[in-house]
Amino acid sequence: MCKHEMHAFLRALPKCEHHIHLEGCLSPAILFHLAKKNSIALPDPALRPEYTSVKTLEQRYEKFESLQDFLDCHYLAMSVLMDAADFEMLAWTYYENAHADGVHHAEAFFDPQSHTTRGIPLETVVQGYEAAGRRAEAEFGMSTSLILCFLRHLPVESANETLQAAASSGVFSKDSSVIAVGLDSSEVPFPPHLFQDPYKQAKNLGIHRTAHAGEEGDPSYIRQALDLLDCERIDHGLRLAEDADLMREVASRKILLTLCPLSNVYLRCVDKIADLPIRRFLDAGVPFSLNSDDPVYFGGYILNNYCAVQEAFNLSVEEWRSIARASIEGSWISQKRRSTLFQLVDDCIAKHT
Ligand code: HPA
Ligand SMILES: [Zn+2]
Repeated sequence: MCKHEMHAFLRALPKCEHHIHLEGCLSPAILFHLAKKNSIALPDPALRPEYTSVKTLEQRYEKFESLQDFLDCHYLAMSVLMDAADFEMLAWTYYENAHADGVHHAEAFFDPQSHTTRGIPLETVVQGYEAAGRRAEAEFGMSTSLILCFLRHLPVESANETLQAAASSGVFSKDSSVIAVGLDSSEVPFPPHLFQDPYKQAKNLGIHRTAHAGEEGDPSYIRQALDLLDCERIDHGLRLAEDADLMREVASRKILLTLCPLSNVYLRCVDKIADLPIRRFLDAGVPFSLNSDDPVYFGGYILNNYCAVQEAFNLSVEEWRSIARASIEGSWISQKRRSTLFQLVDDCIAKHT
């Protein structure tokens, strides 16, 4: 296939996305719009010229020094989200883009503490995000769910309170979209072992578990997430490649890594996509999915990540089939939905070969 045909194939390939922060879809245009609507004061452009206009803020987002440099922009941006309609509009932006990129199943992260600490009720956040998910299911035939993330730079007591509040307000009930907990924000120096308490409680509630580990943190962060938090997946996990024993274990236990190639370049975890251990993970049988992380900040939605990986690694159609299958296998969905998605992948490949 030529580059153009490969691009069309990658767009058509049915995708599952497991590593997307809904707040990471908050573009400068949405930021200025909601700041005005909700009368939220943005930083004074005289002191922070990047907040002069949509254009200057877009330029600021072109380059980050580190994960923390990005997070500082990210947390400031979220402060404009106030009511359920704001959260719904933000999530709808994600689902529209994801659908256009060939996503059939999405498990999206959200950061409740970034909102509850500003006085926004957890129910408002979940209500808005769930409404957009229901619309994506109805209009696009997507399956969607939500992953409630704890902010690791806040004390574990705050994570415990968030979990309790979610449990007592029915956020984890059978008919809710929230099916899992995750752990995000500044990775070093906040290792997973600090969060054993809420993860134990989540497991007791029958909630799935994942955590960001091995993005900037060394492989011991991945080891802790697996052994101490009982995580079923690892978000990022690219530094797994530094520990051969752990890599063998992850492969044999079929722990899915939710890789975010463009994010790793934007946040300077690697210089370029070709430096990611994708070939090594494929050869070692480490299952992974490819994801967008924070699309507004890291060079676009999921298809850009698929295409960037193809440019760097020139994968075969059979390798793409195995990536698509691994991402279905690692999704938290019913067997029936899994079979449907496997079939869609096979149909797509038959059509394009
Ligand atoms: O890539 C990330 N890492 C940690 N926290 C985050 N919150 C949004 N994106 C990220
Ligand atoms: Zn992330």
